[in-house]
Amino acid sequence: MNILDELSTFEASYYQEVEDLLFTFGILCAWFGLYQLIQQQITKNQILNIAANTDPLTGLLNRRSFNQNVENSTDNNPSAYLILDIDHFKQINDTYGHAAGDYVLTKLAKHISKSLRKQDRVARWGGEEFLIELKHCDSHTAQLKAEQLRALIERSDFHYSGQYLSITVSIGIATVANQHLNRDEIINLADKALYQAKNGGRNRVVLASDLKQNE
Ligand SMILES: Nc1nc2c(ncn2[C@@H]2O[C@H](COP(=O)(O)OP(=O)(O)OP(=O)(O)O)[C@@H](O)[C@H]2O)c(=O)[nH]1
Repeated sequence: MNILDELSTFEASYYQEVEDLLFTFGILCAWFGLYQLIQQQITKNQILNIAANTDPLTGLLNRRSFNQNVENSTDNNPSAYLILDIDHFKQINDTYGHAAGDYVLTKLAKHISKSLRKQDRVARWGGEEFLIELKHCDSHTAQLKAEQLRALIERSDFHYSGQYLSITVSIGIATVANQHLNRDEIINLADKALYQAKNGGRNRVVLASDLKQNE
């Protein structure tokens, strides 16, 4: 074999190696692209899932996801349910504007979340209403916790655009223990207790077992 033949053999094997390398590189790029696409899809699904389950203003669970969470729960230990409602919230909106009302809702949500244990849950139940589930909690402890939360909110600073906003809440409580009722009926009882807290002058806690007859 002369030098020219040797060169041409070397060139051919060189090009073959380059071609093989490019082919392998192409396959790697394709796999990486596919991986990226799957990751993006997973992230997109996660974002959609969070958006569907979360109240956009406060970041708390929304009513639908709270119900799902409870329905999925296999825990049969007694829980206490608290419905917390801001007093005269319409006045806050009317006096300081809707953005001030939104600020109060957001700050209140943070106060509630911070005061709960890891196993407890809170959801934005309605406009200015929050539902709290205290796990493994008897009525006496639930009453103490609700009273602490009420007092904390009463003494908290709510400042908006240089204005001091006086915020209080009313809380109705019902507990699962000793009640042969389903969860919706328990929450309904908590709602009745809240109604009485409002009627009793607001800024107070009422336990469902303390409800007056026929109320
Ligand atoms: N800023 C703001 N206001 C809201 C939101 N959702 C509901 N609201 C307002 O909450 C107010 C609720 O008013 P009411 O049901 O009359 O209750 P309240 O004024 O708090 O009176 P009591 O509950 O009886 O003490 C209404 O003015 C609603 O417009 C929200 O996301 N942001």
